[in-house]
Amino acid sequence: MALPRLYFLGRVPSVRFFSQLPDKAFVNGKWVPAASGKTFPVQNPVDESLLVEIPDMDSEDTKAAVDSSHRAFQKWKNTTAKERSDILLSWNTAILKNKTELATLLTKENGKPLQESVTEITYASSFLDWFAGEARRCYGDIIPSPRNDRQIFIFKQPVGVAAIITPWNFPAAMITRKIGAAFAAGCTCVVKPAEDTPLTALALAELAAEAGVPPGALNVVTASRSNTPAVGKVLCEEDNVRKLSFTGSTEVGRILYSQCAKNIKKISLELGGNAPFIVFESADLDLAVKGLMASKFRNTGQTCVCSNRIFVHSSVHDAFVAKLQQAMKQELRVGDGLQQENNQGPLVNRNQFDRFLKLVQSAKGEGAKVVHGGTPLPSVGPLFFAPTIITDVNPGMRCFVEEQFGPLVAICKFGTEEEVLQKANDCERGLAGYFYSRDVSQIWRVALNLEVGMVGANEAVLSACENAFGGIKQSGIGSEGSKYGIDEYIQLKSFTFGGLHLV
Ligand SMILES: NC(=O)c1ccc[n+]([C@@H]2O[C@H](COP(=O)([O-])OP(=O)(O)OC[C@H]3O[C@@H](n4cnc5c(N)ncnc54)[C@H](O)[C@@H]3O)[C@@H](O)[C@H]2O)c1
Ligand SMILES: O=C[C@H](O)CS(=O)(=O)O
Repeated sequence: MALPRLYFLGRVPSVRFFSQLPDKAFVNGKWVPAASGKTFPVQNPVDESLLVEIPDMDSEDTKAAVDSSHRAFQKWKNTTAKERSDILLSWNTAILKNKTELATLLTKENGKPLQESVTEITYASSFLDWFAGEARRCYGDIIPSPRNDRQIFIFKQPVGVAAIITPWNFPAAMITRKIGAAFAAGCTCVVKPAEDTPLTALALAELAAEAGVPPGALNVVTASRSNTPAVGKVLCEEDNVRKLSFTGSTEVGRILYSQCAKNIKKISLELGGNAPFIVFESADLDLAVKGLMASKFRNTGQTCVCSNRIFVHSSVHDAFVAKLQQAMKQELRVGDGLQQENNQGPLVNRNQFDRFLKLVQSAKGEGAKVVHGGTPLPSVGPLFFAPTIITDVNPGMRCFVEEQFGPLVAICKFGTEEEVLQKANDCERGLAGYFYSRDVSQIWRVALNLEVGMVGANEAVLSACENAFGGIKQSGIGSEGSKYGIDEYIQLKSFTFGGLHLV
């Protein structure tokens, strides 16, 4: 399929990734190779074909990127909030002007359907717009003094260089959700994007430079899965890095958390989820099916806030399953994301595909019943899997214990509110949770008692730049977006101005 034509109102695309895929890392405002000259492949998950080879950077390259950001921080921290706000708005404008190109690049490396990529680019830019405002309202405090010989003030200051490590499932939004807040606070950034999806990060960096982000304020270090631990160790242990913000699996988050202990780095962790989705007997079943379709099949089930454990009251179970199966048959089209008619793409790589296949196979082996789908789709491509429904699931099965990260609806019946709350909360993760009910008192009881960082009643897509995004338990530390996100990049300084004679 020909890529969508680009109409720029006479503007000739100047950004290099329009004419060729990014094939260098971006450090200190320059496109650079790895010092070793080594590269690693970036693939298109539709057919596992090679897109481009990019620098496979190591500790030496990472130290150079940190030093560059530390130098840039000495000037960037003294810019005014208005200046940083204007640059964030310019970057936002540049992203939206190049939305189609960026979305096409994102689909090529991630596999998500083009319309979802366009939605992600818009969502990603919303964080820059949001934090452009937050920058200008990052107020300190005047503390009522206990004595007449002093005044006490609270300043909010940027922590310094922020290391940002991001996952492959939202290659644009996970970066801007962090950098928007970091820039608003006055921090500079070193980004290590996922090895599966580095191209979007590189394209965003070029647009940032176009928008006026100074050299070194945003560096992108690219590394293969084998070199990444060494890169991560530098980012965790370098003294000049004062903040680490990570989005990814709980397992990697645990490693980074311990590595940051060495020099007590400020840390934010957005980790794995295992969201319960509960359908009570009073639920509007059509609304619940609509919510599950949106929540489960976004990014082909590869999001941290996807509904993972579906609990349906026994009295409405069969009706719900029938409605859901009908909706899946009518609405889901599996295939190459660059084909406009498709809305379900491949799993992102061979490892994720094999892990997911084993998860479905284990569910069958443990006694779950496949009601819909249940098999790979090799005729569509090597990493495609049919949207699947399994029932007769019990909470001890692997598909409930583990985060599925694929197009699987695993359904378990329940009888009472007390029972389902106990089962839903019996989980080490606590990111998002959703439920459908028309009993007002039940809505309040369940919303207040579900052990998650984000809960939706009669709604299953909660993410927005205005909303606080974060998990509890082993789903993370801190919040992103919202009025809370900037605090992750701020340190408070109290200033006592003494020797005064105020009366
Ligand atoms: N909570 C959230 O907001 C959120 C968002 C997206 C993904 N996730 C979670 O991430 C997982 C899937 O994403 P993934 O496969 O990219 O996760 P991942 O943890 O394997 O990788 C995430 C990032 O960490 C890097 N990384 C891996 N090992 C590292 C190490 N030792 N040191 C430094 N960096 C390292 C990867 O290269 C990648 O850039 C799922 O569990 C999903 O729930 C959570
Ligand atoms: O996959 C995790 C993302 O944080 C989901 S969202 O884009 O923020 O909804």
